[in-house]
Amino acid sequence: MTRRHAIALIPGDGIGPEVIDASLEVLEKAASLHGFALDMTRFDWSCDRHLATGRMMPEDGIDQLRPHAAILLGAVGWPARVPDAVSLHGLLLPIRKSFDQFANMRPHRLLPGATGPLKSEAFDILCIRENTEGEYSGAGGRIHVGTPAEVAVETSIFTRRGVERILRFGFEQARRRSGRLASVTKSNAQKYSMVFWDEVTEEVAVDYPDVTIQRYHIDAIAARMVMAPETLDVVVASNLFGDILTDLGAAIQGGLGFAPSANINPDRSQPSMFEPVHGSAPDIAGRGIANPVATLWSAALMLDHLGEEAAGRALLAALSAVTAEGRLRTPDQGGRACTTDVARAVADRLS
Ligand SMILES: NC(=O)c1ccc[n+]([C@@H]2O[C@H](COP(=O)([O-])OP(=O)(O)OC[C@H]3O[C@@H](n4cnc5c(N)ncnc54)[C@H](O)[C@@H]3O)[C@@H](O)[C@H]2O)c1
Ligand SMILES: O=C(O)[C@H](O)[C@@H](O)C(=O)O
Ligand SMILES: [K+]
Ligand SMILES: [Mn+2]
Repeated sequence: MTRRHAIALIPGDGIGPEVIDASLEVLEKAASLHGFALDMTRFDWSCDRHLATGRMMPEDGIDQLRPHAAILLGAVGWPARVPDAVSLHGLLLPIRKSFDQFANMRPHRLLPGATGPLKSEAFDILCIRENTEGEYSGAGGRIHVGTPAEVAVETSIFTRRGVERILRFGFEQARRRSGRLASVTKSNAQKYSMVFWDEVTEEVAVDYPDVTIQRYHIDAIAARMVMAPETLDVVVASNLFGDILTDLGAAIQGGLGFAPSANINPDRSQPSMFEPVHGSAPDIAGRGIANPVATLWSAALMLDHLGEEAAGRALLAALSAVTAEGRLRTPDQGGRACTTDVARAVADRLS
């Protein structure tokens, strides 16, 4: 009997559908070569849908996604038509939170042939971003709106459960890699939440005597990622700090068109979600020139998560072969190839 995996596709907005569509051919080929089937269900949840129905996704959207083994998402947001705060809180963030995808894993390394702005090629960092609380909790409010007395409050929420589990996840990853874990805070200025984060780090560290903890403030580690990236390996950060650091990591690995991500529900009780780090890129959308590498790499992470590691490895190898060859580059890489050219070349390389 063929192994089958149910995949929910959420192409989303802007270049989201372009990079997702380009990836499908590659995924289908990987599946057929490796003896499994992907049952894809496409959901048109997006800003267009919001304009038509008043919602980014239906009221029972989360329930519709739940039966799937994984979600593959493009990008969400079209700020000219729907405010970003509405699109993000109406689709992406509810998925991450409802499915308790608390570990957002964002590997940053230079694929063969890819060049970033740094002189050194030694760049291999795994950023683990807390994905369900912190600065993204959505707790706050505004009063006296539009008057001189207006007040806006937005509270970051850090729970012991939330902080402890992301740190444990970080320690586990560090154990599998170099044995070094960098914890990102701002505990000089944020004297409640980040001091708490540091204390929980101390507590959890007791269970990982084999892992060396490095502590950095967010500003200092941002500079370090550029100046001395080889001193970093696994990096664990809060939701917002991780968001910012991973666009920096993406830039160093060659640009946003290269950076993949996996929103993981570690106990596997609910679906995990795979998506490029980048957004909908309104400035280049509609022209078929988005770099599909980040999405293809995210798809490879999805195959690994589904237990199809051989296919995941083959996809990453095919992707690396295409970037190494360097013949097909999208305009963000100084080339003239289109999204589908690159994806087709990756599919051709699969074996
Ligand atoms: N996870 C997500 O879905 C996600 C992530 C980031 C931003 N967004 C949303 O996307 C919209 C645009 O946000 P933004 O402009 O701040 O960030 P963005 O990541 O969409 O774009 C930033 C820059 O990177 C370029 N870029 C991004 N991906 C690329 C690719 N694959 N190939 C070539 N170039 C690429 C864009 O052209 C742009 O110049 C907003 O609505 C935002 O809220 C969504
Ligand atoms: O999480 C966010 O802030 C946005 O969706 C996006 O910037 C991301 O990194 O996924
Ligand atoms: K995305
Ligand atoms: Mn981001």
